[in-house]
Amino acid sequence: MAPQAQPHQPGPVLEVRGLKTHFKLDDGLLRAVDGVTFSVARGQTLAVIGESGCGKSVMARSILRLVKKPGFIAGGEILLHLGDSTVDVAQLRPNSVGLRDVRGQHVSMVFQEPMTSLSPVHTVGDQIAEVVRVHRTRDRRAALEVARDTLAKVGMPDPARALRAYPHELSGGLRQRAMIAMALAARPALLIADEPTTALDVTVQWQILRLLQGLQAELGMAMLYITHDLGVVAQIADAVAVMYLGRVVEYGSVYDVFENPLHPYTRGLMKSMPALGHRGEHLEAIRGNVPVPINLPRECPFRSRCDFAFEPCGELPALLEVEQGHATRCFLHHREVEHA
Ligand SMILES: Nc1ncnc2c1ncn2[C@@H]1O[C@H](COP(=O)(O)OP(=O)(O)OP(=O)(O)O)[C@@H](O)[C@H]1O
Repeated sequence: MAPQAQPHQPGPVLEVRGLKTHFKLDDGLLRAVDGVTFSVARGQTLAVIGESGCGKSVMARSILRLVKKPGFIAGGEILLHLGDSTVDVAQLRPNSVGLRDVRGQHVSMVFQEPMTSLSPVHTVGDQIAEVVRVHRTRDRRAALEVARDTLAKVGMPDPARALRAYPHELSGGLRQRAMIAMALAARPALLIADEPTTALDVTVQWQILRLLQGLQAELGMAMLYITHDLGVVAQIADAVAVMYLGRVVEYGSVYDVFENPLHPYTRGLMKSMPALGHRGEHLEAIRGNVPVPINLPRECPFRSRCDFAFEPCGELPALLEVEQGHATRCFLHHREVEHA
């Protein structure tokens, strides 16, 4: 696919700085996201990878302020750069017009389970048209037309029929397309995708990925794409953030992270995660489990599972750039930086 021409404003559409999202539980404070920093460039795709329980979903939901109590944003900034203005989503009030504008108009989200965002009691057409009416045109007929065009864009075989269908009348793959159509109807600057293809069979997964790439190029939209699948990362991402226990432990271009993974956790993930189309191959699990992030000692969080742990790992490493654009939170590489 031809690369997307860079839109007029260069630079990031989203900058997350030191984001912390915690849950107040009876057992203590659960630090699901604990100081995450990354950015997503305009029109580009950042893939977020990491084992189950590392905080990917909570981080993604925090960007749209969808985390419910006992969860709360404990600190940090979620800077959305929109044309000439910048909004810190972390500072918006829960029911404010500003937050409503961010959701749907500027940032949309698609999930693994389409019924998370589709209502079972309204037709697909009415649901997409409602998004269009809130954000683009008040006219009902015009909104339905935009809805039909959007359904055609996402590859719905019979868009006119899909407009009148209720979500349960569609197959899993078509429901996924309907959810994507709803997410795209407002033409967001950023689409957050939380494993949207995991439940689908491989052929449909590829179709949806191609579709997202095509739409991204056409609309100049950026994507934050959460996945467990390295084949998907290789296919769609420009940059990769590896998350472990609520923090980014490695960040870089997809080429750098795949060719030269720096953090022992990233290397372990590469050996343990399936690549698309290679489901049968032998995979090595990383030893141990992701701990629950309550009352963890202040040391490298991967220390207990790491084959390379040494004395400095009793401290918490910072996320440092060790090559241009390639950062890691690991003392193995920080020593190289210090001695360079
Ligand atoms: N509503 C909640 N209440 C309490 N703890 C929660 C809640 N949601 C998530 N957590 C905890 O926050 C941590 C991060 O969870 P999260 O769902 O973000 O992980 P993930 O990396 O997205 O995993 P997966 O790949 O399975 O979706 C986990 O320890 C999880 O148990």
